[in-house]
Amino acid sequence: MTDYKISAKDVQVYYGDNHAIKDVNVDIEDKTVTAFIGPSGCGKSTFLRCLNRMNDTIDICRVEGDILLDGEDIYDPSVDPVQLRAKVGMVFQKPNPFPKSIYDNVAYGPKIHGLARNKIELDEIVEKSLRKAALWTEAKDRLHAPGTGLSGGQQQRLCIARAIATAPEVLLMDEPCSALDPIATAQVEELIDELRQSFSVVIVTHSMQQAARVSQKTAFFHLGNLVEFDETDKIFTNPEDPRTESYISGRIG
Ligand SMILES: Nc1ncnc2c1ncn2[C@@H]1O[C@H](COP(=O)(O)OP(=O)(O)OP(=O)(O)O)[C@@H](O)[C@H]1O
Repeated sequence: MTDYKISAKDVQVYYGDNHAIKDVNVDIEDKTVTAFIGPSGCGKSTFLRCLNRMNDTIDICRVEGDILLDGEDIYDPSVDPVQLRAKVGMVFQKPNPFPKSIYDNVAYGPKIHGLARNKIELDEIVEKSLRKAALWTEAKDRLHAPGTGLSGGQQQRLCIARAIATAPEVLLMDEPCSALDPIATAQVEELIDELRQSFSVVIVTHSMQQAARVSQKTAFFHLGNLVEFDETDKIFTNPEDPRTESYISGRIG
């Protein structure tokens, strides 16, 4: 067993000839929020997608190196990517609820993964997930209304409820607040802080203020390289690398 939830070792990612991620090594801690920051195109989302094999769905994408979840290689042929994505959930930039009811959006994962033995258990999972996602009060009287009828911020919290309904060990978030207004953003940020009591969260963000507010660890990427990875406070107040310093002070990016 390792002490880390996820360990990435010598990871390379190619899109055809484009070497998008170069030799990245990083250890992600349990019950911690880790932020990935860096200029547009530096590979943050590409690397995030390696952590639950979402890049498998992109034909020209090739991933090399090792990514271990609790010491087990997630790219081992014996690993079922669908099972993996229940353990390593993902929330995307644009809220993307299924065209189903609020209830069914959240119940879908637990149903296909057999996490509830009966309707009562399923109801409990749905309620617990909506409560954890801070959506229960707003949704409890309209559980059978379409998820797409919610506001943008509510839809994003529904997507978070859907992701946590399968009891993940890690939650990946790819710019989860970029389509949200400041109030909805503050709600999601508060939620992220609560979620880390239960599991580790990895968030890609363009907002350095957001990274500083929500994360304990920050990784700075530049041109496909992981330039610096450290305590968030250290990255923002006393970075080691001049490229990090330039980015956080607004000189590159
Ligand atoms: N689906 C794809 N097919 C081909 N190339 C891709 C794909 N996704 C990303 N890339 C390339 O990989 C590199 C890294 O892109 P990526 O989206 O990971 O960066 P990013 O740091 O997340 O950028 P942004 O902040 O703009 O979202 C870029 O050169 C990009 O063009």
